[in-house]
Amino acid sequence: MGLEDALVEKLGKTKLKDDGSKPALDPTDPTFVLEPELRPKAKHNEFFESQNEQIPVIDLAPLSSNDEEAVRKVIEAIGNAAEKWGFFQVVNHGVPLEFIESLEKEALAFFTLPLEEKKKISRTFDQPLGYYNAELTKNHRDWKEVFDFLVRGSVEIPNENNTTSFPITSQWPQYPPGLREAAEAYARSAEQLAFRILGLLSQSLGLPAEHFLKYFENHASPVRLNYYPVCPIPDLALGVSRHKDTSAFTILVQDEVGGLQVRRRDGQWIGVKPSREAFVINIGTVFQMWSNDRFKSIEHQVVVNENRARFSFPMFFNPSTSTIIEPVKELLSESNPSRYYPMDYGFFMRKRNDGNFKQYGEDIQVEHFAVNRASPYKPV
Ligand SMILES: O=C(O)CCC(=O)C(=O)O
Ligand SMILES: [Fe+2]
Repeated sequence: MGLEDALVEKLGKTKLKDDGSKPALDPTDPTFVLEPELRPKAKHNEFFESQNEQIPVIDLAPLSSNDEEAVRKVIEAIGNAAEKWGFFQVVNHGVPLEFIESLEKEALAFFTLPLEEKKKISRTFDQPLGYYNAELTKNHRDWKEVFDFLVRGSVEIPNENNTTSFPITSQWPQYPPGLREAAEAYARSAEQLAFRILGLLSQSLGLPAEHFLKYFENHASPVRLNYYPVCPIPDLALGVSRHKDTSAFTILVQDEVGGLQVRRRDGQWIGVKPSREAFVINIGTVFQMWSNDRFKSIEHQVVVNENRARFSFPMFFNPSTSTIIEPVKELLSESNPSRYYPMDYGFFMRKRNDGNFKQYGEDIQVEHFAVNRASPYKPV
């Protein structure tokens, strides 16, 4: 059965909105329909019950104590989770629940505006911040709407050919008027958590907590408001297709609906149980390279459903765009030689972002910088 036939069979005579307004996501658009091997295998609310089939939950409370042994254990648990899973959850993280709830309220008011209103702050090829409803993850269209803004308001990014750079800045909607304040309060608090996690990840590699700080003085981190509306074809489409994040690491809060799934080493997709108390942390491309593959950036995807819309708010904690990423010298040895060519982070980010707009074929990946690749991407 072809992709379009699958869609017709599933939707049957489902009536689309008949009030004349255009939906932000149209379920009859065949670009949402994934090839059978890429479709979700488990529903958004299916989880494994046993503890060792869940990504680890790590309590950060001991970090506020003077108990050195307890702090050492937290660092060790984070290192083990980053190595084994590339994903973990943290509780007692210090980001107030009121900030998250207030942002959810404002985000709902924004995403339920008419499409024409949201499109007033559409992102473009050269200004990649703002509203978007047609993202391609690895060339597949996602069943989601997003609003992106920068934690630090503005950053420099290279032009398409990497010959010069220019600033990109956040764009804020006129409605709802409270979105900006709620979003900035959330971002400031989540940024503090991100800096704590950065120190802990460094320490778990045996480096000083401050080792990576210099790369984050002008960090290029966006917060993304992901809105996944109810979807009439949840077994044919995904909210986000399988991908790895290009950040150093990502910190994310989700509501109680569920849908994030992580691909375990044996290939099994594991649902991340939503928790109001937890942030999900996952390793991105940058820490995979810095750690010379000790930490792994793991594939994940988002499953949508027919009954409830879902929110998630990731902060992609990105180093500054002027950073050259390569394995940390102190971690290398004769038996652990560098596995990567240096990578110009600003250019890498730019290329990945461009891939959301144009079908370039294969997206640029960390593997393109691997030393042992048959035909490596041209190193910087
Ligand atoms: O919605 C989620 O839980 C994950 C979203 C995600 O992976 C992303 O935006 O990169
Ligand atoms: Fe992601």
